[in-house]
Amino acid sequence: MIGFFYDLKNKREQNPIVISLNERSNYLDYPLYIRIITSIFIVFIIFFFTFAVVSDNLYILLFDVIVSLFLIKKIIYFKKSLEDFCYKQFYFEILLLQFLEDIKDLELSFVYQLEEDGTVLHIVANKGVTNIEKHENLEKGLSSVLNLPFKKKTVGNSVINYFFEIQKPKRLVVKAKEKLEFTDKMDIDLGYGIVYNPVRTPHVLIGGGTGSGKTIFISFFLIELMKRHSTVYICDPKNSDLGNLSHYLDDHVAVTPNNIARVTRLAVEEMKKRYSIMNDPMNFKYGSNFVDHGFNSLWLIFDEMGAFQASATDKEGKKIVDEVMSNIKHIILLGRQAGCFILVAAQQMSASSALSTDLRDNLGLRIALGNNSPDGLRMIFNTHMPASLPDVSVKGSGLIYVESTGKMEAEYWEAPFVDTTSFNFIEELLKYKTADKYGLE
Ligand SMILES: Nc1ncnc2c1ncn2[C@@H]1O[C@H](COP(=O)(O)OP(=O)(O)OP(=O)(O)O)[C@@H](O)[C@H]1O
Repeated sequence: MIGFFYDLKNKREQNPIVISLNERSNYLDYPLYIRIITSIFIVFIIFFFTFAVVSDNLYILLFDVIVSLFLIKKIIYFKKSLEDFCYKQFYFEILLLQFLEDIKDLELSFVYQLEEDGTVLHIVANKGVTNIEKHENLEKGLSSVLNLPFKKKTVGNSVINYFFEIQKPKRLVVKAKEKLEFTDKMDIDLGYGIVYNPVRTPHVLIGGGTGSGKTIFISFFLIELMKRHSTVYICDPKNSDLGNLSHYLDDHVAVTPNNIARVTRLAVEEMKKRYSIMNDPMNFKYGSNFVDHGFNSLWLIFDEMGAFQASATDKEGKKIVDEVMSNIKHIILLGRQAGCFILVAAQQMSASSALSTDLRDNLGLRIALGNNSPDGLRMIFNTHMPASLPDVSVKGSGLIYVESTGKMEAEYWEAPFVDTTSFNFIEELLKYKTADKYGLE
């Protein structure tokens, strides 16, 4: 029994912890051992008490009662500490073994590894044995037994990796604030532990069907840009929600093909102007970017790019589309250092889109909101497509991938929650626009 507790202590020091059904007793028998230890104590107290009664001496009896009460308190504490040690320290191991025990005909020698880093529990099932299919689709069962949200699964040559979230990341909640929140920081908090910085990973791609939350997210993003004194141009060929911003952002909003061509041209001209200033020998600083030269960021937000491309029916229309797509290509490939960025949103990314896979891969932040077909997701994430797709029934949820963060796959994310009944987007926009115009901070 002592060996059992000693083994457990040693196991705790292992990371990852390796378990198999072969050693089920190492984990699952702890309640039995705790019962045996407490029973020994209780027998001892009874014996002690009986001795006091038989001795017929009031002082011994009194002494006995005091010692017994003290011992009972100690036993309760000892039992609780042991339970905590075994159950709390090995909570996931015990639940996993109990779960595996219920799977019929599982080989006893099949080895599982558990590793946790405070936010993610990583369970590795080692392949290379018979009946491997029994271990391949355990995400739902494990998620319900461990009571942890399933994050992702990867299947390698010899292992199956299951990842569960230990701490559910927090969704950002957007609230109107009394005080303006102008900032010089380029980092934009997107909630769920994701921070986006356009200087590190320029440009944004958002895909998602109707009602998936694109407009709400773009509106949130626009306010974040206003907080950073950005110059924003908006192209909305469908003249929907964003197009209506022309009442507030004047000629920075374009809905007709000619106007869309005009604003993309303005963005490219500004980018070229910045480069000529930055590369002027008088101003040249090696390795510098737009921030070092005192420029703000410039964003071109292009909603429904697919609709715009499809709108070109005649020769003149096609010429305009070609010019716009060429401007966009310029911004994607050259914009970063000059601080000229683009956000492209589309209901569907089609393979025939002028935004080729190569160009799409240059968009550093990629988001797919709501339900998307596997083909649609592949268009957005390409090689970063996750092996299994999470449930995205929460409004404004989907998948996100930020380039250069070391992560291999897109992951589940909930866009900042905007309570449209209390957060007036237009009011916020005007607050920042007016303050920016009059230099109020
Ligand atoms: N981040 C969010 N926070 C709160 N509610 C959201 C969020 N995202 C989506 N919703 C809810 O979903 C509805 C549809 O969102 P939204 O209008 O942004 O979708 P969309 O993708 O722009 O659709 P469409 O292409 O038809 O305009 C919103 O009115 C809102 O009720």
